[in-house]
Amino acid sequence: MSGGLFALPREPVEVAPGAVHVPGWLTVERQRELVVACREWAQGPVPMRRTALPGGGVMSVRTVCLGWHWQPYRYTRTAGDVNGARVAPFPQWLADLGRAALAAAYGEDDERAGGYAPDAALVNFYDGAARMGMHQDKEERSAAPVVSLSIGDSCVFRFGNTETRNRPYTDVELLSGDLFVFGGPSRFAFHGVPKVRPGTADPAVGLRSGRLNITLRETGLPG
Ligand SMILES: O=C(O)CCC(=O)C(=O)O
Ligand SMILES: [Fe+2]
Repeated sequence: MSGGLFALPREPVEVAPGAVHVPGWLTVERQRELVVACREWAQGPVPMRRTALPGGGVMSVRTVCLGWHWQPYRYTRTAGDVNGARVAPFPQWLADLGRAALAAAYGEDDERAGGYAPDAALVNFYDGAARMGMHQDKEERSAAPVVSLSIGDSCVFRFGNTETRNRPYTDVELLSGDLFVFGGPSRFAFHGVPKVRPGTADPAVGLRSGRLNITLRETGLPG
């Protein structure tokens, strides 16, 4: 990301207790690799699609899952709401990346990093019009942190509180390569993506348009 001569420094910021934004954590090379991996995951065995909501609507974001399939509002091994196939396995290298992410956000010696064993990933693709309403990630039975990686177009990420989907919240600009971790007292905070900024991505990461977000979670579910 070229910020220009007068770009503000983008240092790690603790947005709320246990919620840390680490700007520019992924190298451009790492982002390119993740884009390639996401393209493959989007093909199947369960294809990337807009999740159908119980009320009859569909999400504007397109999603594919690894390890466990998320649908409103539970995790299953097979995607009964898509094509019935079993989701792709959660790769070991992605769990390693998750542990490195926690070490970057919380510090190398933090006990949360070493024992982190994410077993589910949601890979979300946002076109310029997509957004995600305020919600909690609460289908997991583990209180381990959520690791969020952003690639492509920038967005406004709204990080709120655990009580309501409304204020107080903090709007954070997530750029390509940014890491955001939420754990501890912030693990079950409401959050959402009210806006994507089309055309802001660095073409070097290999996404022509849109935004990719990968969240890693520990489901706490058996086997
Ligand atoms: O796209 C993002 O930054 C957040 C995604 C998210 O909250 C989710 O997948 O549950
Ligand atoms: Fe979420």
